[in-house]
Amino acid sequence: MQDATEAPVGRHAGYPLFVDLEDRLVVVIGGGAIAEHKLRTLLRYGARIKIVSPKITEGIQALVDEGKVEWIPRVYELGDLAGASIAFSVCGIPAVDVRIHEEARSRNCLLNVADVPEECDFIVPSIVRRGLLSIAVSTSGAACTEAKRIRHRLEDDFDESWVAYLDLMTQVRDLVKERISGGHDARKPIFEAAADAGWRKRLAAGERISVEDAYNEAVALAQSVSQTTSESGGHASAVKHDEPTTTATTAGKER
Ligand SMILES: C[C@@]1(CC(=O)O)C2=NC(=C\c3[nH]c(c(CCC(=O)O)c3CC(=O)O)Cc3[nH]c(c(CC(=O)O)c3CCC(=O)O)/C=C3\N/C(=C\2)[C@@H](CCC(=O)O)[C@]3(C)CC(=O)O)/[C@H]1CCC(=O)O
Ligand SMILES: NC(=O)c1ccc[n+]([C@@H]2O[C@H](COP(=O)([O-])OP(=O)(O)OC[C@H]3O[C@@H](n4cnc5c(N)ncnc54)[C@H](O)[C@@H]3O)[C@@H](O)[C@H]2O)c1
Repeated sequence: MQDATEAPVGRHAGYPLFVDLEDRLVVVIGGGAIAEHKLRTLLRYGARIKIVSPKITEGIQALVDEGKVEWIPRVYELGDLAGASIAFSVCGIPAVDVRIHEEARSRNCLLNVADVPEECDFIVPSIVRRGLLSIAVSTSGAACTEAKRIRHRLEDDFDESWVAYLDLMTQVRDLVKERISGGHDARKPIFEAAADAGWRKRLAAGERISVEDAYNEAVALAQSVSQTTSESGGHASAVKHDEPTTTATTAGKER
């Protein structure tokens, strides 16, 4: 049977990306409740936002007053997408959507038309965010209610403990890249050991784990795995440091 991840994707299935919008211009056409919902998410990701709409909600007005959003108080005109990296049409008027779509195409600007998958260059997923962890869910436009329910299930599975855990993991990873020579093959067993060390649950239980201790623990765990593998006839190579480290503390296996 064909692997599900290798099967051809269907209509409206988007290629998943995590795009850095920091300081990029995003143009939103329309100023209703749906525009406000999209705007609030976009602001969290550092986008510069220009909104074109004769009317805006009180919530958007507050963001305009705080200087977080630029408002052009009129209907959409050709040229409004100038300089935009991506754009959203949330005015809900099909004839206007068609004009916005034409301008977006001519400018190579990716457009989302809320609720009109066939006019969308990209669709907006349902998002779970836990610090550095992002999980985006899409049903390729088939059932956003299901996307939302899957998000709720994932929110239960991936609780707030992931925030501190991934902060620790990223710092340990930086240390490993700094201290372990020999390329990816030498570092990989340590990254695996770090993921096996059970830090997330231990942090959640209130244990304080310093970056240095975590690093030493991962190196020791990788070494013990490497020894076990070579004793049983495997090919794992020993971990090589660029500088000596102290002995590690406990190394639980549980995640
Ligand atoms: C994920 C989420 C993100 C967001 O918008 O932030 C999102 N819709 C959400 C909720 C939601 N939207 C609607 C309902 C009412 C119930 C219902 O209709 O099912 C609910 C549920 C609710 O509100 O509870 C109405 C609706 N939506 C679309 C259509 C048109 C159609 O289906 O053809 C219709 C009208 C259908 C009709 O005619 O009645 C289409 C799209 N909505 C998408 C995204 C894209 C596909 C995402 C995917 O691939 O799954 C896509 C294709 C285009 C786009 O907008 O990007 C967000 C969940 C946020 C969360 O996690 O809480
Ligand atoms: N994806 C979702 O979750 C979802 C859910 C509900 C609705 N929608 C869709 O999103 C769209 C907007 O929904 P809403 O509830 O915010 O609608 P709304 O009617 O409250 O807002 C529309 C906004 O567009 C502005 N507008 C009208 N004509 C314009 C023009 N020519 N140029 C610029 N702005 C113009 C209006 O002033 C208003 O601010 C609708 O198409 C709706 O079907 C999406």
